[in-house]
Amino acid sequence: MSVAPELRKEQEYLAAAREALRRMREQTLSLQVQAHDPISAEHLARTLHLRAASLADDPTTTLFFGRVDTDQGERWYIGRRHVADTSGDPLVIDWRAQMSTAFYRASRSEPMHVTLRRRFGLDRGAITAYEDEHLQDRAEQEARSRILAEEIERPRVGPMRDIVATIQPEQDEIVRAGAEQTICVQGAPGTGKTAVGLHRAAWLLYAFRDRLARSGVLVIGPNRAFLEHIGAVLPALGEVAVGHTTIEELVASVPVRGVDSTETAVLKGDARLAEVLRRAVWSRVGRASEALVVPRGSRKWRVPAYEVNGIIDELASRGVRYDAARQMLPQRLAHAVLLQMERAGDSPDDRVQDSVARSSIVKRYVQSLWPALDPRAVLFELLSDPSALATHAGNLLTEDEQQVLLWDKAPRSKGAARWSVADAVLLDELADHLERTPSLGHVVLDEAQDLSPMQLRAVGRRCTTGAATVLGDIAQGTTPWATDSWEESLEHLGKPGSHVEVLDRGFRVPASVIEYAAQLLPHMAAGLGAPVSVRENPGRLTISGTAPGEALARVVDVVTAEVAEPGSVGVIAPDAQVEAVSKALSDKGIEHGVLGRDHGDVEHQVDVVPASVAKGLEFDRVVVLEPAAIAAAEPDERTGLRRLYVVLTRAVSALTVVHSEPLPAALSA
Ligand SMILES: Nc1ncnc2c1ncn2[C@@H]1O[C@H](COP(=O)(O)OP(=O)(O)OP(=O)(O)O)[C@@H](O)[C@H]1O
Repeated sequence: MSVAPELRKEQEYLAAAREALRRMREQTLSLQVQAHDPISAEHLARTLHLRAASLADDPTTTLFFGRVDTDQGERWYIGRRHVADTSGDPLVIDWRAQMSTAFYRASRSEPMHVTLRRRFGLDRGAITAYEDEHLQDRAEQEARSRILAEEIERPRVGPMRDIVATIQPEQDEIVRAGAEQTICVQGAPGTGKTAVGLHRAAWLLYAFRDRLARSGVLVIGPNRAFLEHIGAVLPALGEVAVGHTTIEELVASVPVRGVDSTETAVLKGDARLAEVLRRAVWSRVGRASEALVVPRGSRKWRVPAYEVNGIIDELASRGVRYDAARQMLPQRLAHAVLLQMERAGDSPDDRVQDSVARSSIVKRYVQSLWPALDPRAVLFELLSDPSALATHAGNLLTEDEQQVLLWDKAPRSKGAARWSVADAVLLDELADHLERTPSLGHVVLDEAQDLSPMQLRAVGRRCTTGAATVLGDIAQGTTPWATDSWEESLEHLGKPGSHVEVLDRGFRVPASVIEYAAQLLPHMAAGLGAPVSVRENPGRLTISGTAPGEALARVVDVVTAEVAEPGSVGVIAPDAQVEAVSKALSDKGIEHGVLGRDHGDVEHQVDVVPASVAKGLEFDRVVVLEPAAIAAAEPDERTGLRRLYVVLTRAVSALTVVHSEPLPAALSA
């Protein structure tokens, strides 16, 4: 088959870039390790090995996916990594480099000197097509990108992919926002929030490598199934050192064995608890009523109580943590003793101060005034002792609220307590009073609408010296404490007044499906708009009613037909019916995974997904079983409809709703 000359030229350029990359790798491999000592030699060898590994060519992707020509006569190829020729001139520019910005952001209204933007159509590492935009040609019509549509519709197998080739201008602005800037992104389902957050992490690590590689970047998501879904994106972008965790794992200092009622959990997540805990910790600092008396030789040295209290007040008001101040107290008291000795004409040195500070008399005195604390002991007392709780919560929580917090039946000891998820967050807050939680360089917080104020504080203290990227959708909030205001959430996170950006172009969900799901919005998140699908393909929506008792058989029929096509299939069912669905599929010999139960080490084309686990996931084709039961499983109507909205917006190409029960009123219109 003959290839158009222009396409052939690009293919040749790709071949030359591949060759250059091979040379760069060979050069690295041929470097001799020369070092003065074995430790440096080992370090150097490891660095070279890592560098050679990073220069390996991946035959399944191309080295570049785009090109820009500028009105200054430059031409840049944009790719996943930097490639240079033998004289060091760039053949391919890293997508994260400053020069690549124009590729993503240039527009007809603001061409940024770009005359031509070329996107490449790629197939297994080869260039098969290209698409041109002449941004300074007024006569040229703006067209929808076929390459973007094909990229989104390319069948999914396995975990989420990166989007470096097709990041959109509004997304790029967020990806490359300054490192110090905390940004909150409100976006309807499928507007690319997760994708943007992950690419932002990769960009930050590139642009501020030294600082962030040391301090660390962390991605926080709603559950393990979600983390497995997104876990391959950053490694594919060359970033293997970014941690991925859930909020529960983040604060897991104790095993969680208890369950709170909804009312209790909501109250434990309330920001007022922060003040209750602060008081509970700092009230442990006592007042001296007796002088400190330190015998040394034949003399006794006295530090009067008022002076001790002066030292305590000063330490308590310095803004240092409880434990740090506690550790300073013996030295401060010993210093007061030292001053007395000097006043009496002695000339003691530092060693005397040290030995006074370490003496058992001073230790005991300090322990009585500023005792060592265990967060579990503090919380145990608050949750089991009404009078202790009243002392600290008196003017903050009503008596009824205090009753809600107290254990119905207090455990015998802190060791016997069955801590709940919400308790673990409180223990984390307490631990931070004792010892400062180390701050990371950047935190990407996904599905942030579901976090309680106390959970947001837990995340916030992990980025006090860094910034955060906060991603979410208020309409998808399904916890009883979900937020209705990003401004409030950002305050709890410790980043008040941060910028809130709205993404409203939908990449995942095709028009027919989003219109169907959006019928729910006025009933559960009035004021929030549905995304506008960027896709020309309207997708396929099928509502399939069955006689009672036949829904499962219908699901099996639909899945049987769906697996014949390439791409992933998700069967989202009410949690209570997951086992039945799994069994029905197995009975028909349809291989599948069950999310939330299996670990993602085996890839399945079909996954059965409990409705409570579906958040953040996506599948080429989705089958939703019994929407009414999915909604009814939640504690209230609003949460039920929100859960349903999440579930109905997971499909990239087709959604089939199977129901024998009547549909919720909002959907049957
Ligand atoms: N610029 C883009 N180019 C190609 N694909 C994109 C782009 N932006 C987003 N996508 C794709 O759209 C899908 C939805 O993106 P993502 O999961 O990030 O959305 P989200 O806003 O986090 O959705 P949700 O609120 O449902 O969790 C993903 O498959 C993602 O790769």
